[in-house]
Amino acid sequence: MRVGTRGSALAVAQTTRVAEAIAAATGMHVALVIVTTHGDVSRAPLAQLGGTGVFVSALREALVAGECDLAVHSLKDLPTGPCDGIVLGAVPLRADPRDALCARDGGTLATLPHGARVGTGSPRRAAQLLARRPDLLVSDIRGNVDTRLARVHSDLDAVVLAAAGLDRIGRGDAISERFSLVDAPPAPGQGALAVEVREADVSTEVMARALAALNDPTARAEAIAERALLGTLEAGCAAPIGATASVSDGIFRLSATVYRLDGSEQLTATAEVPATPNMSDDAEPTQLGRTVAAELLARGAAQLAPLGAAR
Ligand SMILES: NCc1[nH]cc(CCC(=O)O)c1CC(=O)O
Repeated sequence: MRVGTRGSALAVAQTTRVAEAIAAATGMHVALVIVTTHGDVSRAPLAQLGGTGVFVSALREALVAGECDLAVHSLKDLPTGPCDGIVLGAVPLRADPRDALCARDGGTLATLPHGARVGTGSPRRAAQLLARRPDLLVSDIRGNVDTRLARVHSDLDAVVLAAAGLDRIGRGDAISERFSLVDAPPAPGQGALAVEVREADVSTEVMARALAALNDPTARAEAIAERALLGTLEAGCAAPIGATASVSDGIFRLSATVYRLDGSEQLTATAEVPATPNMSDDAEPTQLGRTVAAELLARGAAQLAPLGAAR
């Protein structure tokens, strides 16, 4: 079995773990196929790179062309629309979905000096930072995780990154504060992986065994709900929207917040349903995502933030 991945340290680390799980479940030899994507090569600001999918298209093309049999993506980088011939085969157990502040000398958001410089390429993170600390100077940064961390020791006081990415590459030590899911709801799907396969292969015996071993029904339901929200709002991964779905005590809950880009205003909506065995079917989480999105739109989310749904 050939497993396609981007070539970044983070992508290779996470795909290696998926490949090991497939090998253990199927007894097959598993090889990594490294695919370079437009998002890896371009130096343009992330938010202007054409939004969703810059990290994804080349990998999907390799899957459709038969150059690999599975493709592993960071789920939050996947566009919300369907892709011809490809299905979401599995969502593995989710890593820490929270955002992480990596500040000089162990600083937290509360202890950063007045007017501190904080780097992020994400409009959501910028809005969330400014909502809590309007004095901060937020600057746009790009590059892989190591490049961004290095900025903390040159021209910035801190950067904000996904805790999951830092943990996966063994740089959890750089984190000085993990933001709470309430203060800083993360990007839909953050911390989760998407394992995509060709539709034609999904029920072959060996693929079914691999996907069953990889898939975590709770992670899948959460990710589907958060993505359905994003899709209904017609917002990409660069939109100022945070969302957090959770399954606990028999309740499946989705909460989402839309921000004005400068952080001066925000809108939160929440919905919940009883967690049922049906949750392993994508229909119920999809409905939950649409419900929360509809409430946000009804309350004026499209006037607050640049959403496709506004146009
Ligand atoms: N858009 C970049 C991206 N896509 C996935 C991750 C890593 C975390 C994850 O798996 O969600 C990151 C880096 C970051 O946001 O810091």
